[in-house]
Amino acid sequence: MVRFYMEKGTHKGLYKSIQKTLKVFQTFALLEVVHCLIGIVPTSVLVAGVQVSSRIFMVWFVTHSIKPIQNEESVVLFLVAWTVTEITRYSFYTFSLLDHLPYFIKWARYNFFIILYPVGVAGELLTIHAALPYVKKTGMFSIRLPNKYNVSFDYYYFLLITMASYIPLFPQLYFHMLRQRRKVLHGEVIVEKDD
Ligand SMILES: CCCCCCCCCCCCC[C@@H](O)CC(=O)SCCNC(=O)CCNC(=O)[C@H](O)C(C)(C)COP(=O)(O)OP(=O)(O)OC[C@H]1O[C@@H](n2cnc3c(N)ncnc32)[C@H](O)[C@@H]1OP(=O)(O)O
Repeated sequence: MVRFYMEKGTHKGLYKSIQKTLKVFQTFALLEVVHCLIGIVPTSVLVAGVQVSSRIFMVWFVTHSIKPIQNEESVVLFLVAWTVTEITRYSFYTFSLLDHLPYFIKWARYNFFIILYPVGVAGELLTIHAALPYVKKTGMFSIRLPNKYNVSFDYYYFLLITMASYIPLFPQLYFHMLRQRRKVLHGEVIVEKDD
């Protein structure tokens, strides 16, 4: 992403140049939920599930499907937040497994999110918001009555509900990470309700 920006001097076209890598790695992140379900990592299934499903939704059902929004600045916002987070997170896992965890990586893993989570969420919400007029105009992914199954679905309202669902769900993730931070960096003993 940095190389793209240095070479082109604009964010326009960035999404197109990184989309394959983004789709592959974010889709594989579903394995994180599987790992929790089968118990090979001790992470809460609920926390991992919300985290991964919101990213999958953004990648496939918003950014991939709605081409006119791919050059929005808000897309860069969440791409940067996700990328910095995952570089730090997977470095943390790798060094932990090697039993040689540099303090800076541990510190970064449990501090960067304080800024990156709100930045990522802002990017995601602004991107969905930018998609709304297009979705309303085209009626994409919507099912109108009458039809032989007698069901209707409006993707425009679904997106509005998804945006609203960030209000109860995002604080759950953010406070979970704040608790993890207190546990890992300050050694506090925390009892998780959903474990
Ligand atoms: C259908 C439409 C759905 C729409 C839903 C809409 C609602 C969405 C609201 C939520 C919005 C989220 C938006 C989000 O996408 C925005 C961003 O991400 S912005 C960028 C900032 N983000 C972050 O900082 C993310 C932070 N999140 C995480 O770190 C994790 O994802 C989390 C699931 C929260 C888990 O963290 P936690 O610290 O609880 O557990 P870990 O899994 O990291 O660690 C537990 C122990 O397991 C070891 N572990 C885990 N995985 C591995 C691995 N792959 N390899 C090796 N070891 C692993 C880890 O080391 C820990 O071990 P130990 O306890 O011994 O230290």
